[in-house]
Amino acid sequence: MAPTIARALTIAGSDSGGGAGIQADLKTFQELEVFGMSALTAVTAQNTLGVQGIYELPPQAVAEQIDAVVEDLGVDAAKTGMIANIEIMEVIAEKVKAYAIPNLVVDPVMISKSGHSLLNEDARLALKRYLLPLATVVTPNIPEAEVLTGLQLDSMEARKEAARMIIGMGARSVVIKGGHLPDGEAEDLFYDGQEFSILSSPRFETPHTHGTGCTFSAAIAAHLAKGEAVLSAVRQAKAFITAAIRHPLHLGGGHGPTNHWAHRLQEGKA
Ligand SMILES: Nc1ncnc2c1ncn2[C@@H]1O[C@H](COP(=O)(O)OP(=O)(O)OP(=O)(O)O)[C@@H](O)[C@H]1O
Ligand SMILES: Cc1ncc(CO)c(N)n1
Repeated sequence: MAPTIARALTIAGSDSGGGAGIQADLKTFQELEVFGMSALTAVTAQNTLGVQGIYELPPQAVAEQIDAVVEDLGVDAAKTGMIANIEIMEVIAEKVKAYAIPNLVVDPVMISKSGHSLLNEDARLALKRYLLPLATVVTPNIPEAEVLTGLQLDSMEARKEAARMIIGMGARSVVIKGGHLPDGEAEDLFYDGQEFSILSSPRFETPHTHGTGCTFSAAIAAHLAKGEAVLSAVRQAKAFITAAIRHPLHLGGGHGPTNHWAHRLQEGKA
């Protein structure tokens, strides 16, 4: 009998620089031995220095890509990344519901590391209406969680309140990522409506953090595709992204990409 292989779909934008977006997601799926598929929402001309161009795809093109993969290959888990406008967001929500995609990781991407907006103002608000209620887990960084909740997240108590509010918006669980904290450990806060868990790692002083959020959410999707429980998937994704940041590749003149195969290096010996 043929071996069963877990299948994951990324619905996101292309990063020509290979560090974030669809490219980061597919590299992560491959490293975690999950079969990766993609539905592109936009093409960006981008490198470690910035975003030079954004070309949004027609919503119908996004719909057809999702139809094509779900109807033939099957999807055990999906993740969303850059979704530039409301029309594309509506199509994605419709398809996730119609196909009852079993696990959905929503990475509410808003701004690139280089400071460029990747979705318009209306789409930021629409995330709450269309995608959060469908999310198995939503993974905002601190500025994104501030936009979603309207709170200023300068303390753990405030982050816990934001997590409660995000569960109130319909997501089944949330990770508020700590990459943007001013100092201390890189501390992520997980909440599933019942219990809080803090996932901590050392904070590395490095400019090479382009695509950390994409890689992290793709790793969660990969582990969910394999049938793991949400908190276990998030813990393993945290270990994966920590190794990826710990062993930089030193590519490009700006915020370089993380190292997707770093988990294969022995920690501390590379
Ligand atoms: N300097 C760092 N050292 C260690 N871990 C980090 C560092 N920066 C981010 N992380 C971790 O990486 C993961 C992604 O968090 P981050 O807040 O950077 O996401 P993001 O801002 O959405 O990323 P991006 O927009 O570049 O894709 C989290 O688990 C976070 O704790
Ligand atoms: C295409 C794309 N998606 C997401 C991000 C966020 O890092 C990015 N920089 N580019």
